[in-house]
Amino acid sequence: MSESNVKFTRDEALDFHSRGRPGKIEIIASKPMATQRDLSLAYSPGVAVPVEAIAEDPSRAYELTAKGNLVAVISNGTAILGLGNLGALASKPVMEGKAVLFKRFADVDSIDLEVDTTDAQRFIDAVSLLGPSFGGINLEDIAAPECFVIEAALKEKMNIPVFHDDQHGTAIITAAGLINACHLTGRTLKDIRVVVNGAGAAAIACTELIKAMGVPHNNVIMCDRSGPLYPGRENMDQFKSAHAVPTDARSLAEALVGADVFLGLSAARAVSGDMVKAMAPQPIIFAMANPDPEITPPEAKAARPDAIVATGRSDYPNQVNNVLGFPFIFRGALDVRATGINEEMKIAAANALAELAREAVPEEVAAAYGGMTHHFGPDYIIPAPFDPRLIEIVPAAVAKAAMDSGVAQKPIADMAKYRAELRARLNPTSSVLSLAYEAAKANPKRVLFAEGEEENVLRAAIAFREGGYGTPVLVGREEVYDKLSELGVEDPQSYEVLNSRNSPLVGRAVDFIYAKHQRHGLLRRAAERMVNQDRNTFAAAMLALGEGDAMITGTTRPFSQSLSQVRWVIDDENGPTPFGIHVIASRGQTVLIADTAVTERPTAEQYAAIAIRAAAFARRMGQEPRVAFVSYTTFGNPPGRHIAELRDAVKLLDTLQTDFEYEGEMGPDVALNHEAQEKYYPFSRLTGPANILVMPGLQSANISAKLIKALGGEVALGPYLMGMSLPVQIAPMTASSSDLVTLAVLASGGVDAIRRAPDRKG
Ligand SMILES: NC(=O)C1=CN([C@@H]2O[C@H](COP(=O)(O)OP(=O)(O)OC[C@H]3O[C@@H](n4cnc5c(N)ncnc54)[C@H](OP(=O)(O)O)[C@@H]3O)[C@@H](O)[C@H]2O)C=CC1
Ligand SMILES: CC(=O)C(=O)O
Ligand SMILES: [Mg+2]
Repeated sequence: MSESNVKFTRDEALDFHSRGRPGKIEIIASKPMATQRDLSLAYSPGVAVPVEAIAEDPSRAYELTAKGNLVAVISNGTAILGLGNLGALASKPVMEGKAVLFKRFADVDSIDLEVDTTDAQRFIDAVSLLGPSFGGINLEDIAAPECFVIEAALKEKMNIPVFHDDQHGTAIITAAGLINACHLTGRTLKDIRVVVNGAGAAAIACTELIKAMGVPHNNVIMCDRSGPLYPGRENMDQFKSAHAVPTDARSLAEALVGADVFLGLSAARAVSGDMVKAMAPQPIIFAMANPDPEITPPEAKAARPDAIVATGRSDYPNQVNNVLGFPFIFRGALDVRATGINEEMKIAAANALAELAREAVPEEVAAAYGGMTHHFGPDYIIPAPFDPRLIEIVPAAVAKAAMDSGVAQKPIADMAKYRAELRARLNPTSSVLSLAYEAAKANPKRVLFAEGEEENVLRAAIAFREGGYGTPVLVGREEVYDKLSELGVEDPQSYEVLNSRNSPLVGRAVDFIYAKHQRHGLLRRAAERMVNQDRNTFAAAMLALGEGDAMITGTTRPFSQSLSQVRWVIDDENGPTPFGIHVIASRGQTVLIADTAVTERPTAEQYAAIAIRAAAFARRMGQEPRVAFVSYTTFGNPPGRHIAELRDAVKLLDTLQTDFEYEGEMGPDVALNHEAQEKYYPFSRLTGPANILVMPGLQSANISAKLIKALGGEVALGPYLMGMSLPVQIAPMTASSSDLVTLAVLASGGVDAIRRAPDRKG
């Protein structure tokens, strides 16, 4: 197990919070506030109209205000992490943090509210009046036993979900981790002996949930600061007494002798190495106190190398932290307008998380955690919060459970559509691409991964196969199998691997290349060498010979080099020169940019051909194409060089039978702004903002795409290569495994697109 691998000083933590705008949160208007008209709509007098509409029908607040996507994170600061009662104001950094995590992980808008009282009734009175403002209430870091009374009263009084996350969020994640730790160590919940340290909000809720899931009451010893809870002990309130069990143990150390599981929800350093030494073989140790666990993983592992260890922190393996739950649980609850978050929804979330951890892991997750290898095992029993699949899987499970248990006021009619919307929520490109993904699933193809020895290529191949998008064929040597097992694949031999040194197909590949180039000076021996030694040549020959339907390469050499190797084997399509498209997605808008990959200065014919093909590509992704030929000039003003080809391309398209809108030349400010088009250039034929920008040359296209990605942090996928006679995609060397999966999906969709490609028109 690795040491904690995120290190920072106290100064760095203070600097992080104080730098620039103090704190971690700001509010951004979701409507334009630019003009007098905007203001009169947003505020008086326009705002009176929604006011009256809501007064007449309160449910309209969900469509006319932010309520339905807004959650308050509310605390009085009586149990801030494991730091104790430090007051409402001091809890604000945690509550701000939680609010931004809601946004980051599940696109739930959230605001922190710190309520300055330790009196439960005053707290209840303050919060219970806030119902109109929010779609849900997340109570946080409120100490037991007041938290139980507060939550029960607010649930009773309010008709929106009220959820004390330290109780139920923690319980859900703990249950998910425990299910998997038991799975790995061959235990069942009904047989395990558990010691819980802490008898507060988190500890009691975790214990109740695992008991509801099958752990027998008498198998759980709960301890507080005074040690184990047993019938007749002093200093127990009703919430603690409910978990008192007969036991001779009078200390945590005694309770731990022979125990299978330790759940720590207490305070830093409450457990020693000697204590865990006495636990059963392969002990399960969840030391979840924050910010410092009851025992650190290195200490626990030193005492018990056979242990499965989890903490609440992101810098050790196995982060059992409620951040894995609350964003996604509220997402699901808000989306069905649930009246509450009930046991069924909690158990659905726990099972969804547990199941997800057992599936193969995408590369973003490894990247977000410093390249640590993740696959189901003792160091990976729970998904990591950066796992991009969480946003789809957990809310959908919660929403379904809400519907099945009758608390959904707005049930979801089409679950598949909802899941696609969830996927798109954090990544607008994925909504555009979801059609391509669905199409690939419906018609899976064999995709040759030319660089089958590369780790991120293998991750992509695994995800491609497990996603049901098709069959990966890996070009590489025998060691590919070992690498697959290192990545957690249980049956590596089930993957198809083509070795360019000893595959029975090598002879056919050599024949093919030799036949193609013998009259251009190529000797047979040279063809053999190329096939044996160059994976792109071999893979491209395999594609040409029908051994795969599509091919993907690019991560080990510059784009232009891969492209020329591939074009040496595979012909250009009988049409335009190949070209590249970047897909840029930003705040709900998706724009294609071309040619970002091949021709430095296209001719008018090439520009027109690029427009035609790019429009077809946009259609395939469900977009109605609107092409703008862009420049620094707009309709001849100012006059400039190098715009004649763009203007000629427009004229050329005018002479052809096209089925899409195009216009130009124009600046990108006009191209992307329909109001400006109407106002200043009423003759423009575009009926909306352009969604395809054909750029004046490779320089501007390529630079724009890369600049947008680098500066804006927008999603920029590409280049997607068009114009080859067979579906080949060349990824940029910087591609992540998710980018590769998307390109593979697009490439396999390209199989059919190429078969029915439009005739050359430009
Ligand atoms: N990983 C995660 O996601 C989460 C972790 N937590 C962590 O759980 C801990 C408790 O939080 P919460 O339940 O909200 O707080 P509470 O104040 O409600 O409960 C704290 C409990 O811990 C007990 N306790 C404190 N110190 C010790 C000790 N040295 N030995 C035994 N018991 C001790 C207290 O005992 P007594 O009753 O005798 O005072 C009390 O029962 C915190 O460290 C928090 O960070 C909480 C939520 C989520
Ligand atoms: C994670 C969390 O909520 C806590 O430690 O209190
Ligand atoms: Mg908390």
